[in-house]
Amino acid sequence: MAYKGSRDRAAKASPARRAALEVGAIVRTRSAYAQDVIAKHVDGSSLSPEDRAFSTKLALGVASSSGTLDEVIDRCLKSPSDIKSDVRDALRISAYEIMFLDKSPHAAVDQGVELVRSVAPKAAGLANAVLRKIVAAKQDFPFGDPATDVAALARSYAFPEWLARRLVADLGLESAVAFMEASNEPAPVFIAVNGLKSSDEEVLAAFESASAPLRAVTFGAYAVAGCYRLEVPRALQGEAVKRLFGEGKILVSDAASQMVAAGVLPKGRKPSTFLEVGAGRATKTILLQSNAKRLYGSQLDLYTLDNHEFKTNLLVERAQRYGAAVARACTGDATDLDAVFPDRSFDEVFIDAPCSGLGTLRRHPEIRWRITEKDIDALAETGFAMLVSAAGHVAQGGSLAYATCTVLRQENAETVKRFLESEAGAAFELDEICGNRVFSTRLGSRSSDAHFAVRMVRTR
Ligand SMILES: C[S@@+](CC[C@H](N)C(=O)[O-])C[C@H]1O[C@@H](n2cnc3c(N)ncnc32)[C@H](O)[C@@H]1O
Repeated sequence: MAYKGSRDRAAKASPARRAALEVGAIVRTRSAYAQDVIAKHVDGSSLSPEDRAFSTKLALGVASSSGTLDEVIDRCLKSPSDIKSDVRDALRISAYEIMFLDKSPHAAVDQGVELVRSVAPKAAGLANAVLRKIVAAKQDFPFGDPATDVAALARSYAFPEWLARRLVADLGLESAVAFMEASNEPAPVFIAVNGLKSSDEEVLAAFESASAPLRAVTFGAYAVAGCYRLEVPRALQGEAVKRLFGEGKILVSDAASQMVAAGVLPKGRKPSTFLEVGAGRATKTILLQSNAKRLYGSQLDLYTLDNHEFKTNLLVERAQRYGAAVARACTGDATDLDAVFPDRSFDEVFIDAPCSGLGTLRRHPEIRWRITEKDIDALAETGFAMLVSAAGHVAQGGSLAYATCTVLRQENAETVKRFLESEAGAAFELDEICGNRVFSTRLGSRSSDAHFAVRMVRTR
């Protein structure tokens, strides 16, 4: 038989696959991000560098394609609902290898059988039969013509059909395909030099000495101050580079995030007070202050707000470590700013809005299978409510900035348009950001993530 999956052929599943199985199970049971679980369970493991790389590839691949893999697996099962979750986790790994990696199907089937055996010994026979059917089904994948059938197009890039339809409607077919393709590529690593604690010269020299030169990042004519692409990601493990992290001199942050943090700062005038809404764990807080120091020579009088207390606590700790001053770190609901800051306005309010995060799929591949159309409606509604609530807290002549890391129109341009057409938004006009009326980046090979941002000035 072609794919025996017997104990004599493969005594045990390989360490890389077992690690990927563990990651998949944790991601599923705890609704965790695969990247975070990999950082904890794979990066710090005793696996060889090759096994770590393969395990990471499998774990991220399965996270990004789980829905499509389940559809394929279910097509090959008599009663899909009878399959236990841990058996499905193991089948997904082999199905991913068979459907999306150019690997030998023999090895994938044998290893898949052993993986299933490791969690449910009695299911090994079933695994063998299912995986062999999957090898046969690959011939017909994506079960339709992607040129004429959106469901097949979605399957071929491992996207949910509703999302592929939405992307095609919002971006146009060509850009939607480019977006889906780029979303399945590895994410580049970008470094931000913390201008509060270091200089570009010091950081460049440290990476140079680690034989990992940094490349300055530009968006069109715009150079992003202190933003560099790391061409050799393993340099992050070097001692000199670890020291820079330990001393708060650099942080990892996507280039578009860095561009937004620079772009929301008004040129030529330092805001007297600045409120950052949706401040999370302080990444933009640090970038904002680092950019303020570069641009104005001193930090902002910065207030932050998030609705999660644990994030506010982390923000305070992290901002301190990176030397970023925070006048007051608040926890509260940004859709009701009157309750958090009664009778108080700011020279600038920046909303880093909660969004679907679809522009970051290379880093958080599982998002596409977790997010629903209802979530998109709710997120757009929250973004709009935050804008309306913030409008009353922007001083005359001050500005209101709004940013997301998604590409969907409903969360981006439509929310901003709805705000500008509302009673609260009538006092605002779009102003320039990063040389344009709207800042938006698209995914491409080695590009930044896809972000969106606008800045509006209060004219009356
Ligand atoms: C895009 S994330 C922020 C990322 C963060 N600025 C950073 O740079 O790491 C959006 C943040 O908005 C917060 N958030 C969501 N709903 C909120 C609300 N109603 N009021 C205040 N913050 C909210 C979330 O907790 C989340 O931290």
